[in-house]
Amino acid sequence: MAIDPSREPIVVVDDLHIIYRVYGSTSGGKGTAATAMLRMVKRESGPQVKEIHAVKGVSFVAYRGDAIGVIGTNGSGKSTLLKAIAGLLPPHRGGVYTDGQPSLLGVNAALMKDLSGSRNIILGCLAMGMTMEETREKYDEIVEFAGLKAGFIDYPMSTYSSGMGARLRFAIAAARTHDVMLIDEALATGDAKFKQRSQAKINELRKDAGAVFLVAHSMDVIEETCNRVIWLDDGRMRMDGDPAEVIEAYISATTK
Ligand SMILES: Nc1ncnc2c1ncn2[C@@H]1O[C@H](COP(=O)(O)OP(=O)(O)OP(=O)(O)O)[C@@H](O)[C@H]1O
Repeated sequence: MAIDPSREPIVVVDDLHIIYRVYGSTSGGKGTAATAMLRMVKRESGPQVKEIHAVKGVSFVAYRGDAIGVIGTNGSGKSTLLKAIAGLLPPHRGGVYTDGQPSLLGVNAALMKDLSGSRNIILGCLAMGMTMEETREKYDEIVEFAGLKAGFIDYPMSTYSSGMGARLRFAIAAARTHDVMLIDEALATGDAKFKQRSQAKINELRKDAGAVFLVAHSMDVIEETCNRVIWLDDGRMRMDGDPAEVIEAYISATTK
């Protein structure tokens, strides 16, 4: 794989294969004692292992300052690719090399739904490696950016709508710069005003972050936020390049 010597590589994905193993039985049903019994009666062997090859030999290099949109139809492997870059899924073959710590928005923030929003801000910031002092300094900014309705910051997160939860998670994740920032559909749940603010925030973070990856189904969001787009098709890289070009090719291929 060629690496541009004039730019600083942040993420190198080299012939990456990710395979999920799903345990099931030929008789169907969940893996309960009853299905195990049924299997014995039918003299079937152990549960069948089904393999789902979600990412099939993807290779690319992300450079410092890149904001890469990842597009593709449902089930094409976008979320899987992001999880693999975050180090949450082991490669079956190939590898992912990152310069710095990747943060998958929402997962790394390790929020707990029984705790209030304000407690989760503290928890999330500490989980991202910030000190208590840095957390205190950023607290008001996070609350303001999340822009929840009055009082909600003291309520348990279980009382939040999915959009409110996403706003708070985004606000927490955006409180510090990340070496590699991975955002999965975070902008899909916010309202128009929040989308605008979060796009501006991503652009701001992009200046300091190593690289930003964004999975979204809205092509407008991708086109406005990213300088490069990767199109995944059934786990394979179909195109990697200029947003306008890749999006046009993707739309014409999927609307045929
Ligand atoms: N935890 C899992 N266990 C087994 N198979 C999985 C798991 N997660 C995803 N898959 C499978 O891997 C493939 C890729 O899924 P993935 O979620 O990465 O796609 P996606 O492009 O993000 O889809 P979407 O646009 O619907 O979010 C699909 O065939 C899916 O069924």
